[in-house]
Amino acid sequence: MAGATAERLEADLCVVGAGSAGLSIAAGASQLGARVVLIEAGAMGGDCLNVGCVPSKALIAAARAATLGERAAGLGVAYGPPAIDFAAVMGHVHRTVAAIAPVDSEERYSAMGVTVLRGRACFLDPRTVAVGERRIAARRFVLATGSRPFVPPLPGLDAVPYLTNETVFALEALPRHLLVLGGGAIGCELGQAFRRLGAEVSIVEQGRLLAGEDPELVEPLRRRLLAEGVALREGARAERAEAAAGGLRLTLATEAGAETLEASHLLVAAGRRSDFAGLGLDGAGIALDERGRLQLDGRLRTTNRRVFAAGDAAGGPCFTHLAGHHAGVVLKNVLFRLPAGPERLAVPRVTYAEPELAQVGPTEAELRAQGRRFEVLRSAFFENDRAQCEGETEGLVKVLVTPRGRVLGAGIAGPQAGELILPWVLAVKRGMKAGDLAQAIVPYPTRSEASKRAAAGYFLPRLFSERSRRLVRLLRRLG
Ligand SMILES: Cc1cc2nc3c(=O)[nH]c(=O)nc-3n(C[C@H](O)[C@H](O)[C@H](O)COP(=O)(O)OP(=O)(O)OC[C@H]3O[C@@H](n4cnc5c(N)ncnc54)[C@H](O)[C@@H]3O)c2cc1C
Ligand SMILES: NC(=O)c1ccc[n+]([C@@H]2O[C@H](COP(=O)([O-])OP(=O)(O)OC[C@H]3O[C@@H](n4cnc5c(N)ncnc54)[C@H](O)[C@@H]3O)[C@@H](O)[C@H]2O)c1
Repeated sequence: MAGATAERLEADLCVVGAGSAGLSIAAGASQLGARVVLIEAGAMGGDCLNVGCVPSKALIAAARAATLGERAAGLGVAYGPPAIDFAAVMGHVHRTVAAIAPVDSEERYSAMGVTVLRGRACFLDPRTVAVGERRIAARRFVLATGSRPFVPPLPGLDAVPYLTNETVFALEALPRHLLVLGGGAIGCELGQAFRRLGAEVSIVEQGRLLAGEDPELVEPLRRRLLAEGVALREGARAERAEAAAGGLRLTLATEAGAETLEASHLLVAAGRRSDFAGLGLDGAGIALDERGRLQLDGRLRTTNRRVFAAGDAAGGPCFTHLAGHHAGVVLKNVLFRLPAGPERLAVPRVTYAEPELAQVGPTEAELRAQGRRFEVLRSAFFENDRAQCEGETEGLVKVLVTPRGRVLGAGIAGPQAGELILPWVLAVKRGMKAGDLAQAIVPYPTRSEASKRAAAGYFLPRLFSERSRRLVRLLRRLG
């Protein structure tokens, strides 16, 4: 209940969380003339800017620079072994975050006309949120509260020091041996980066590396990680942690029995969870499902129809570009009263390890599980002239089409995969056919030719069929 001294604010829209989702919604709504209150308990910019995409990609860029000498050697240009100054690397990481931070800052949003409140928000009733002594009554609310690292309940884990994405970018010295718990996107990206910067790295994964991705596309990355000296322990489930001389020890359950692994540092990258405790959701009529996720309808509305969810808090895949897309959906619903729902088919994802991995639409295994009929088209970078010129020929473009040639999904493994996925995003979204891509004139020599070649693969068996040969024979007879 509002106290007697409470300051009361009225708004059209109250956004809780100033991460990728909340910031985009607040900016869009205020530019459309809405009165917006934006509440942030931590750092403006949320995970992506402070402890996610930005610092990880800055670290990956530094780690890649450490491999340039080796690449150049294959092209006949010799450098000495890299001299890595870890403090300077982290300096680059922090400068990158600082360079982007003004875009997400309180000052910028205040200048836009958004009322930015710093503090932890909590619903008092279905139409009021409290932040300290302030009470915000708004016509609509958005929960853009993001996600946190999931720390598995391993016996002993609370007694050993461990890193997560929230602390790893504050390291001041390179770990001697980094044990990464989890072979998902974070485990692969950061595991490879720390290895390249000189740490010994072990990745422990209970299933297989990047389990949701097509194994054929993951294989080039697995080979590269092994070649770079990352110790991969797939099919190994961490079950217990304890302190050991110089660090910690994990006990792993594997098919062959229990094993132990010691390291100086542990990075927990075992998935993400949204935590809605302390938000007063009960009193606001906002229900969670049995797994603790928000119950949402097809328009991102919670069970309180005035409250929407966006970004990681919506419980789907955790991507900044999806948070940005959610922002558009929420703005359409809230400001234009359009019954918009989020895109389900054409949400791309990229793992920024090397070789990079990009996917849009369902994978081959997902289509099989759905019982769909489809054809697989492939084009290996080994057959691509640009890849040959650059001496980086690993990976492929793999496309899944209906028997009539409509593009269902596409995956790419190889350099620049994330940059190459866009035409396939459009193809999946617009229901385009392989022929639409095969007919495009693509500059030579580019890696994009591999996409065109994969698309053209749909026509090859048809073009060189007995039927076509018969037609050519017939036309020849006609003179
Ligand atoms: C290491 C790492 C690398 C990543 N790399 C990529 C990448 O390359 N590409 C990509 O697309 N995605 C990447 N992601 C995922 C991406 O960071 C998230 O999907 C994105 O940040 C989600 O944005 P959000 O706005 O939903 O949540 P967040 O960015 O988590 O923002 C939520 C905000 O809400 C605030 N908050 C929570 N509760 C309250 C409350 N009660 N009151 C007030 N404020 C509150 C939090 O303090 C936080 O600032 C990465 C994630 C990690 C961890
Ligand atoms: N490039 C990107 O877009 C990018 C980069 C990083 C993170 N992200 C987002 O953040 C999410 C979280 O990343 P993540 O890598 O932490 O999670 P994840 O869910 O992708 O992978 C976690 C892995 O940890 C394993 N695991 C869990 N408990 C274990 C145990 N006890 N023993 C062994 N293995 C165990 C799981 O099997 C799983 O494969 C990603 O899925 C993605 O949505 C995106």
